[in-house]
Amino acid sequence: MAIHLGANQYGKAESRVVRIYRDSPRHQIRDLNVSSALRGDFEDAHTTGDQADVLPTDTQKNTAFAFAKEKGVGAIEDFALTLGGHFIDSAPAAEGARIEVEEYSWERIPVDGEGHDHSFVRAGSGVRTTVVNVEGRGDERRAYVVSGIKDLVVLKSTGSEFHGFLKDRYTTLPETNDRILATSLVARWRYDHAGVDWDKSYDEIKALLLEQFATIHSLALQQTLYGMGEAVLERHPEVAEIRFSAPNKHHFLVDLSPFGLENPNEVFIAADRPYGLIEATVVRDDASDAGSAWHAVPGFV
Ligand SMILES: O=c1[nH]c(=O)c2[nH]c(=O)[nH]c2[nH]1
Repeated sequence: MAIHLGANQYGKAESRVVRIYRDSPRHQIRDLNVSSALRGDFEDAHTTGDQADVLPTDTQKNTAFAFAKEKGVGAIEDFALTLGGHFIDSAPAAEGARIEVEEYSWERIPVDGEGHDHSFVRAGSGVRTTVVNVEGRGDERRAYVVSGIKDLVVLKSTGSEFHGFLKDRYTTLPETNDRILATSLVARWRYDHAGVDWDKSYDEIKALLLEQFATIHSLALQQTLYGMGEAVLERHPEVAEIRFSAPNKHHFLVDLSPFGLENPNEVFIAADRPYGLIEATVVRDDASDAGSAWHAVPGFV
């Protein structure tokens, strides 16, 4: 029986790197979740057990913490690009490095109208993400950056309709021209090139996604997502494509008639399961080649 090793990668997942900048009494905090994975010619590690080419996952983890001290944490995209390049240079058998970073943001706790110097409260509106793939050495080096946001929980209490859909003998869903629309959005956008002002781009895209969710009169979550993506591509030439994964967090009107009460869209039950799952990509016709940008990014069409 002929058997061979198929696709593989290895690394350290979810190192929780917390960096405090304490050069003055007014501290700053960066709170990251860093995952690294190397791919390349690691055949022997699997088939014979020879680990000569393997840069241990423990070393990969140590490097993330050491770089947080030595180089500091700038934009998560730059941190990931630096780590990825370093791993390829350190492990000759590596052909590609995939670095994923999530950032949890903290706000200063207000005390007497001022943000406190060293006490923070976790900010609740989404987790910033990046997935960076670095390949090749020297002049052959290429890097792909896919950044985004996840756990961005949004709801609109009107301005959402759903009707005109296909019906068959199993259809019971009533048509509606006024419903709650809610989701916990995951959006990931692929940058066309490096050298972007990552923080500015992230802040603007996040604000734009929220503004579009608020102002698009929704005929379906699909149409809302497409409109949000279109707005990002129109206003951000640095973005080649954007992908969404959005659970439709259903809110069902409660029947209060047994209690002699009317319920004109005022009391709902928030169902957690099942949920519709709407996924879509919005892409420029002339988008650059995606290369390995989406390598091992789960949960997207
Ligand atoms: O926005 C929606 N899109 C759907 O495809 C769908 N299907 C469904 O039952 N409700 C909804 N809502």
